Amino acid sequence: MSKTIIELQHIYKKYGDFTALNDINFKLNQGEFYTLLGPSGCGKTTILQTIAGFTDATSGQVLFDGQKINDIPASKRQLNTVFQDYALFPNMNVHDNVAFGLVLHKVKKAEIEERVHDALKLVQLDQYANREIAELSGGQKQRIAIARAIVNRPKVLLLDEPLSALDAKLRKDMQYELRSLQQNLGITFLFVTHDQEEALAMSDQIFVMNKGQILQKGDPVDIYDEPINHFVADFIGESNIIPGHMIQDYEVSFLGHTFECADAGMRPNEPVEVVIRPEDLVITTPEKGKLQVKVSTQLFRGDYYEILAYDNQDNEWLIHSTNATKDNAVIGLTFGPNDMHVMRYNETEAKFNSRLETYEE
Ligand SMILES: Nc1ncnc2c1ncn2[C@@H]1O[C@H](COP(=O)(O)OP(=O)(O)OP(=O)(O)O)[C@@H](O)[C@H]1O
Repeated sequence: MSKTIIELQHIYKKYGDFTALNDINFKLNQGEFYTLLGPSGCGKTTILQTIAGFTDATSGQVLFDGQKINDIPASKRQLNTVFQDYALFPNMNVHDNVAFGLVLHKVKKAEIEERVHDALKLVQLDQYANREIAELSGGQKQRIAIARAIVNRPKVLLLDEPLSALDAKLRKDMQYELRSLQQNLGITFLFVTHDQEEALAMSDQIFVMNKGQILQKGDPVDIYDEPINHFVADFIGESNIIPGHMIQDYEVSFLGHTFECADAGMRPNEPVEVVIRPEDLVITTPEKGKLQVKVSTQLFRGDYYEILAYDNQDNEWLIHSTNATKDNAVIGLTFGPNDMHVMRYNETEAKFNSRLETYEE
């Protein structure tokens, strides 16, 4: 098991009556890529700022390498932050921006030159040392901000929506670059985004947040396939979420039919919600379908059609299909036991008990 480098224990942050962070607990291991994912205002930046030392928690402990660091100033913490707006110094060239922290720490000139060169090489901008910041593209500025952070050789890099200012294509390229940079450097990344695709693509572990709490922690496949509640299922990718009830282990009922499923451990008759991802539904004839739905509209998405349909109880169904269908057509849908994920209904509002994190190994 890798070593824990950062640990948050019972972190609360209050602004007057408003609770921005509500009992945050987690551990970050050395060398892994973690993402805080959640909607705007859920507290992601506040967590980064608490770890970085730019804001004080109202209560709770921040540990770095096993030592409490709540009272250690930001500049003395062995971590660096990459901000959304890059925060580069516009009046200094690329070299001086990257060298800034080293000069401040009075590192010897020869070492500064070597480390700046290495950092720029890592972000593939070693030819740009003498460029002015104004002469760089958005993606290049982003890389310089990363070079400036990694030149200090931090054990942990905090990244606050670092790709949000980039266009879609560049953003994708940078996702690959950041991921491989993290793997090459072997340092811990804590990355903030509200973009679920970005989180799924890049992370070893994701913390899904809402309203100042961590609702679920897991690797991207777990989070996608086994969302703990309605919020997570809805937030992570597109899903059909249908109310129903459990008959017994491995048997669930919804829309008046009983289906074999892969879930167990709930009470007979317990109200549940069933999640089926749009790409797991297969269109067939109405007679062969396990369910019948009526097509409302469809959109061509390039490599698939996104079809919107309704069942006879007016539940909305989203279906991804490589074949087009016709508006107003009645179609059949099939799906297997493993294409359904059954969630307890009363967990809809429940949160992942992040307190358990503290004791988890
Ligand atoms: N100085 C402050 N005073 C009062 N409320 C604040 C302050 N800073 C943050 N908040 C509130 O705390 C909550 C969490 O803010 P935070 O910036 O951490 O959210 P976020 O998840 O990073 O959002 P975004 O994705 O929009 O950046 C928000 O509701 C915000 O309005």
